[in-house]
Amino acid sequence: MKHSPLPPRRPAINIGIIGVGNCASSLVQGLSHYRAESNEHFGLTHWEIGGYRPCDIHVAAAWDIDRRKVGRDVAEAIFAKPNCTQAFCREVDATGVAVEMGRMLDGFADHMADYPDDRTFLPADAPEPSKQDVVDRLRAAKVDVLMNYLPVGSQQATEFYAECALEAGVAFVNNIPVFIASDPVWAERFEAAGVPIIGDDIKAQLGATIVHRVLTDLFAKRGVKLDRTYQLNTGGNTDFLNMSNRARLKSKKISKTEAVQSVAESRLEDENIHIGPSDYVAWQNDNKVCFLRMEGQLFGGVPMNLELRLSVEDSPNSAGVAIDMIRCAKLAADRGLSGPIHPAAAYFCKHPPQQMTDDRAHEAVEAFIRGESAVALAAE
Ligand SMILES: O=P(O)(O)OC[C@H]1O[C@@H](O)[C@H](O)[C@@H](O)[C@@H]1O
Repeated sequence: MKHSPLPPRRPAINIGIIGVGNCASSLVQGLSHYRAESNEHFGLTHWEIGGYRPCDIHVAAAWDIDRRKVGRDVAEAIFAKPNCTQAFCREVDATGVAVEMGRMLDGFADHMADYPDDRTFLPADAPEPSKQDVVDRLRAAKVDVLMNYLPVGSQQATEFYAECALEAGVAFVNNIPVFIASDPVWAERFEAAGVPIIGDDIKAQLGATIVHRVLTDLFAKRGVKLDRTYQLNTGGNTDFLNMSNRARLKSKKISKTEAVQSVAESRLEDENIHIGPSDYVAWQNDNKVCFLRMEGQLFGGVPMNLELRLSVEDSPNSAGVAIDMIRCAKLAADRGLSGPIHPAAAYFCKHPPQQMTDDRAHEAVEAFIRGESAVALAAE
């Protein structure tokens, strides 16, 4: 990756983390990995965004509900069970920030109690914070960007922390498929409060969704009629264990399915598109395997089909995008922008308020970074 001369250095970005699970672990490891200037910079889409480098991002506050994490420095908590993602950077310096007890609400699934301790969460025996406690902490720690990493299906818990971000005036990045940025009422509340939000549901760096979308777009561009498709995903992390409770999956399925439908030449009937987290396979740990099939018709209506298997470590794949979302959220706050940051949401998320093709979203987010967001959106 080539480096262009840096604009003048900017102050640090303080982040707050809700949920010190695998995705947070990869992000925090990545901050250490890329802090060393001598390290190779591959694995990043941007070394610098608006003057912010990865080394400008600092963890200033964190919440979790597991007794193996609460009270420990974030640098240690990220390696505690049930986290199981690859440790690609073991040497993480102490952050000086202890994980605090968070609010439980619906932030965990009951069925997880049936699994062995190293697979599931163990609730900490500590008082849960009030909204005012979290707001005070966000202010005292001077948090700029709050990262939501709660488990899929945490509707009430996400709303609780979104309220805290609004009240404290802290930019919110919603990595999970609970609809906040893409909900017009919430979007309007962020707009009115002068607070930026990027969401919903992070689209991994080279994950199932981006691959499925790009191929769907390719079918359309090459005049191939897409008749049927599925995307099956298996994994063995707590995300997959949590999602084996199908009741928690409603918005996840909508988010992943809409991400593909929105780039199809014509919408597929529900019965012809099946996308979802499919199974929990314990020994896979944080390895996520996606099986993709697309059936279509070529010239003359002659049938074709494509099958693809994608294998990734899920959490670094998420962190490679999160590290840009944080910097775009801070850039938006620096520029006094509020409400959903559309180019960033469309590029980085599966369920943004405004869908764009990934090519278009890429142009729009680069324009946003250069400070041309109004132009980019006007061109839509
Ligand atoms: O691979 P996809 O479809 O982009 O989805 C990736 C992300 O989806 C999120 O919903 C998961 O919580 C993340 O762990 C994951 O990285």
